[in-house]
Amino acid sequence: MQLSSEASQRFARISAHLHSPNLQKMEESSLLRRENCRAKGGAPGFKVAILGAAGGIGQPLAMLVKMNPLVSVLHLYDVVNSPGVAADVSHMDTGAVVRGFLGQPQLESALTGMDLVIIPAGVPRKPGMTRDDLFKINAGIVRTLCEGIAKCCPHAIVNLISNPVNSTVPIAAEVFKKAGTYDPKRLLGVTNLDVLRANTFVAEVLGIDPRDVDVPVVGGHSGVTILPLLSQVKPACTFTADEINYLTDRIQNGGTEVVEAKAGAGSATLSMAYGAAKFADACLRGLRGDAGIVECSFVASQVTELPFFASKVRLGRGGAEEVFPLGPLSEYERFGLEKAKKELVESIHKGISFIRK
Ligand SMILES: NC(=O)C1=CN([C@@H]2O[C@H](COP(=O)(O)OP(=O)(O)OC[C@H]3O[C@@H](n4cnc5c(N)ncnc54)[C@H](O)[C@@H]3O)[C@@H](O)[C@H]2O)C=CC1
Ligand SMILES: O=C([O-])CC(=O)C(=O)O
Repeated sequence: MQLSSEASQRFARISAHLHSPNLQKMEESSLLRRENCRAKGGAPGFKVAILGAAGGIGQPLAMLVKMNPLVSVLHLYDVVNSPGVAADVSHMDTGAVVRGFLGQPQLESALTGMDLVIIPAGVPRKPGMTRDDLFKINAGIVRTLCEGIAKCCPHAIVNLISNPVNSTVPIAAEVFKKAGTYDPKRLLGVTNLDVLRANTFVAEVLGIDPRDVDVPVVGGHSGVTILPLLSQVKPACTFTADEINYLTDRIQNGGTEVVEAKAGAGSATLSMAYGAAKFADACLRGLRGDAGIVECSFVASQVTELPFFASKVRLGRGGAEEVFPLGPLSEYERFGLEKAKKELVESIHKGISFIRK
């Protein structure tokens, strides 16, 4: 092949550069390290931490949050295996910069500067257990993690997944009150898996696409405290008494259905990761200032006489900026509400006194 004289001069210059002793030395010693790369993770976006990131929920949730274009930094914290999960997720070619943090000594670094903290840390149920049976272990885990949040990112929005949610949210609130950082709007119990299940099961009964269905689910996140409002389903529809009994029972026991099917290998992880990722995205869009974002969540509430209750909330820059009332209930739902409140009051009290005692 013939080169023009200009091209051959350029080729000679490049060739000389490539064979220069300096470049050869650099190649041999591989001086460039990741920490010296030019990327500093300073892209616009939100900083999100997942605590319990190596678990059954934490891992798929880490993957889904890494795919969210609103996220610029993703911190993955756990007491085991988080460096591996972080290395794995960090190779996805999406915008968020991923860092792993392992064990209590790294909790503060994991939390500092975060806008949103998602907590799926703690033990899951096995067949025969109630969510309340998890209280003994998970209450202490949630307390420690929330103490870290109060210290390192007191203004972060907190999405609390760890069970029993009906008690862990009151625990978190008490920890934040003690630290003087409590903002009720910023503490949200994640109950939207109940909504996803309700949408799915109702769609199955009606023979329509679940994406077209919206079922408000209020109360709490355990057994009879999970109260689907089938009289308020969108699109507007009616159910037979049989269908109402079937749907209410299936939605209230959706978690147990998964626990039994997994036969000792844990509880819902993939559907929960999907739900938590959707909920986190809604919180981030709220933080960004998007209008009209409404989700069900277990929050500080004046909708009933109880201090915490799950209902529809409007998400905004401050978190749950508006808590919506329940709206008109059927007689069946009014009866269900009384049952839900009876159990909820005990669970809330248990959480509060765990910190106050
Ligand atoms: N709110 C909801 O709708 C749902 C809640 N859950 C709850 O989520 C929790 C987690 O479930 P899975 O991920 O399936 O459990 P898992 O056992 O697979 O994972 C939990 C992770 O938490 C970590 N962990 C334990 N102590 C920790 C600490 N002090 N700090 C940080 N991480 C810690 C563990 O090392 C583990 O990686 C359970 O309590 C479960 O009941 C599960 C499904 C739905
Ligand atoms: O049932 C469980 O233990 C986990 C959970 O909260 C759910 O799947 O709704």
